[in-house]
Amino acid sequence: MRVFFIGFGQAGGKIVDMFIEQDKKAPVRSFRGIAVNTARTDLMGLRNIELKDRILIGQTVVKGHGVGTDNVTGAKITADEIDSIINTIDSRGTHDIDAFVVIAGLGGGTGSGGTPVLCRHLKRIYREPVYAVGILPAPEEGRLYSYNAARSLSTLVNEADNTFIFDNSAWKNEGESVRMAYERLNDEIVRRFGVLFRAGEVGKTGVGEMVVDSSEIINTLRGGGVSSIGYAISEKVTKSAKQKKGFLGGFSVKKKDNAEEVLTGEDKSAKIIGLVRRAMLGRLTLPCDYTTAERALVLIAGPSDEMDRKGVEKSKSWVEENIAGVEVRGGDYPLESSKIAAVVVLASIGDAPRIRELLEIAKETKEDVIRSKERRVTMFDDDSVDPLFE
Ligand SMILES: Nc1nc2c(ncn2[C@@H]2O[C@H](COP(=O)(O)OP(=O)(O)OP(=O)(O)O)[C@@H](O)[C@H]2O)c(=O)[nH]1
Repeated sequence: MRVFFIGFGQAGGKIVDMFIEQDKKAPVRSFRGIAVNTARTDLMGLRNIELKDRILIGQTVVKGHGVGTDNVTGAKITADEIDSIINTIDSRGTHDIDAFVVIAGLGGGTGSGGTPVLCRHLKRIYREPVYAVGILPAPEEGRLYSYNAARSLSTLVNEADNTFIFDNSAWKNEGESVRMAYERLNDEIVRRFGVLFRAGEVGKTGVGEMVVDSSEIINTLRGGGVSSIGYAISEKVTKSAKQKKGFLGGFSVKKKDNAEEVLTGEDKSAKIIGLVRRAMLGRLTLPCDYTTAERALVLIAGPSDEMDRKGVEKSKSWVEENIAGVEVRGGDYPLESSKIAAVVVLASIGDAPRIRELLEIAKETKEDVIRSKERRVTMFDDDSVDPLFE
């Protein structure tokens, strides 16, 4: 799938920068990416997105210093400067892309406010689907972040064709601050979505046993709403690709042994089914009740001689038995790697506790703000002293 990424705000920009870095190492280039921000220093810190693809907005309002967690201002600046953002996107070329993906932290100001606005305009202008990847704040970041995220997400689900969620709080370790975990979390995001968004692109390793093309991804996501992704990776399965770092390389699975595991027939299928189960039952990008998913997509990527049609078919049936809907698509694609990766997209989820919690916090926050405004008394309420002028 050829993707045009837009990183909105600090988190979005950093993550798109990593996608571009990953793409530079891939056998075929599938990604294009730009970053949009109200903070100059955030844009300057990027390493892989070209300078001309970093757009600073809101200069006259916030002078390059960011919107300070005010997502209403983030939305307003984006709406006011939408033409210059769209012009930049246009000038980078959109004729050969399959989808837009806008990425942002939903708890802040710029990305949280700007993403729903940008998605609305992209959908209005282009025929390609527009997806969002929204990062949820951890509770420890405070009520303002939760409030922002709930408002942004409630708007975003109506503007994007589908919204993938990554929940920071589900991924940071006990005792670790969210800030300390960013690098690791971003790595997790880029690895999962990299396997998904690269599906259907043919590299020199050839085509898979059961090819998944971008239309299958698009059809899986057609229902809208929010989606979550599961992922699992095998131990090393081949010697041949072992020396090369490869696309899935660098992943810190336990080193087992150096012996080549030659899998045949049932073994190959069993390995794939096992991986898919681990992907779906393990930690999802958004922890949720997977039985409420309307659609799913099962993707297997790895060395071509490990791809197995029967394994994919059986995995799809297993996923279908476990989700609410009946539409389960899937396939595989070969990668120059010594490991097999499985990605399960659980699309249009009906229930996720963390989102319910965020919506509840937002409701309470709104009520508290109204109450505190009503109760507010100041030392200067007394009008017995005349002001200098009215
Ligand atoms: N996973 C992840 N989350 C991040 C990262 N940076 C920030 N966040 C989260 O994103 C939210 C804040 O969004 P930012 O992207 O920093 O904010 P912004 O869009 O630049 O908006 P302002 O700074 O308010 O102008 C918070 O919930 C952070 O925890 C990152 O590198 N990775």
